Amino acid sequence: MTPEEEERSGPASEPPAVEVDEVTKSYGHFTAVDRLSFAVEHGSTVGLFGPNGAGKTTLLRMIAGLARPTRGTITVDGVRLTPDDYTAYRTMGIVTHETMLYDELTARENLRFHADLHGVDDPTGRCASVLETVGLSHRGSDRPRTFSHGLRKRLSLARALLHDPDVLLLDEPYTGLDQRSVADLESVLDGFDDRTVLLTTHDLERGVARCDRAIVVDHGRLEADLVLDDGTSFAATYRRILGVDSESERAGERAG
Ligand SMILES: Nc1ncnc2c1ncn2[C@@H]1O[C@H](COP(=O)(O)OP(=O)(O)OP(=O)(O)O)[C@@H](O)[C@H]1O
Repeated sequence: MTPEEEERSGPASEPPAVEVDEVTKSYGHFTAVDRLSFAVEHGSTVGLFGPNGAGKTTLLRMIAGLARPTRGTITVDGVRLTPDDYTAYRTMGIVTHETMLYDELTARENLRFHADLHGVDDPTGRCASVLETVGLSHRGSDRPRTFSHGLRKRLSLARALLHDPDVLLLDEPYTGLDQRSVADLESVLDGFDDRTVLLTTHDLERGVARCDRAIVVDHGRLEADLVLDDGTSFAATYRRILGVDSESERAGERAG
């Protein structure tokens, strides 16, 4: 664009926090994610909803750089993800089924390892701070193999928060958490309200309460992209889109 054209078009608009453009992921002949496109604005909380096997985890893993799209592009704050350029990955944190924890290191050592990997300032102080955030200060010297599923998840969240990411990717954040852990997670997310959150969940009620927007995926394809302002209507819409005729969507299963 020439300077004159730039002047006419006004100030450049801010790129979305995350932009997924025609992204496909194939495993052999099977297509797990099929030409998905959407953009996530900065500061929004977007829920990815869909039945088991819809492609939600695959999509989050691609956004986090843990898997590569077969086709299409993913851009984070205007920076295209490529395997050789890690700039964009530094601005993201992910909590997924794989906790990315080393069982032979203590909780604190795990965090320290990741802090060093990310070049976090004041790593000792930052590790203590995120342990406190997730309520694990008293378990810092224990090894994660001695932790319950929920405690491992808390530590995984601490790891994801270490480098103060702009974008938090959460795969089934509520699964396996007791009520207190859910409340703690909610308060961490409440404190995160100027950041961007992209989460998957089968818990429609919690998802709707937390998210501004719902992206519904089935068979790897985008089925709906909805603003969430009324939980009841979303549940009904979700059932209609997926042809689910019972409460089974709470378990994320297709009826029949
Ligand atoms: N490494 C892989 N090799 C082959 N197929 C895979 C692989 N990873 C995922 N898939 C398939 O891709 C599809 C999408 O899986 P994915 O885990 O993304 O679904 P999901 O929407 O997260 O499901 P859930 O709600 O059960 O977590 C599934 O059919 C799954 O079996």
